Amino acid sequence: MSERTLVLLRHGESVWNAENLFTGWVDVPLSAKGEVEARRSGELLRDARLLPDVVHTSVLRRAISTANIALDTADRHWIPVRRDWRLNERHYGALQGKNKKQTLETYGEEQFMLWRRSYDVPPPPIEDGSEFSQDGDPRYADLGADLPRTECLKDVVARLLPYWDAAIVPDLAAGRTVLVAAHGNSLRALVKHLDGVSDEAIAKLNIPTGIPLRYDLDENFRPTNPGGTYLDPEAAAEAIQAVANQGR
Ligand SMILES: O=C(O)[C@@H](CO)OP(=O)(O)O
Repeated sequence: MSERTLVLLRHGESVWNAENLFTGWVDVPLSAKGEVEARRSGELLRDARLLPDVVHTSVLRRAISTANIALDTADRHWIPVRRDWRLNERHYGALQGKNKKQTLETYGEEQFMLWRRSYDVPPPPIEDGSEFSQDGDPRYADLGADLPRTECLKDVVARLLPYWDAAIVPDLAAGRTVLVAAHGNSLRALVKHLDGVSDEAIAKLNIPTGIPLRYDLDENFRPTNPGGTYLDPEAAAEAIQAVANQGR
């Protein structure tokens, strides 16, 4: 094992993933299948003897529950936990709560993919006070006027990197095996940074739910295994395709 081992884990399927709804910062729970995926990810960690010393999660329950279930399965339920909104899913703006298939049909393939996967085009902002808005949510009280109303992936990179530098890198530098339990798009932002993926190429990169992705990092916190290594590569390949095809 390298001295700097990072494990990325996208939460298991959520109830809104199952219903094909844009989720973003809406705090939905795991589906029954998502719980099974989380358990399986813990088995993969345990079987690979890849045992986290510390876990970082977003402040959304699908990532928190996934980490809890996975760590419990791997007998690492006792490790220190750090949580931060900067690991949250991308804020999906006014698309939060909307059906992906209907959105594709209404706006067409090009606009749908711009909103979903372009680097710098955010969806329209969500209205304060609307059903799926986070204004007034106490967990974001400290953000004040900086609370996002929508985000593109570029915005996610900008808010995630300060946390990477200030909180995750120090854990890695101390020789800890670090688990980051987060989301499809916040992990895409992190992978973009780690692997130096271009703004264009990141549009094609999808992260599957519930399969640990291991990175071994050099002294500059750059991967010695570019692209990382999925603990179950076959399941990952299949699940990546399923994410890419959402909306169809
Ligand atoms: O709805 C969302 O928040 C994300 C992740 O589930 O969806 P997408 O993969 O379409 O960016």
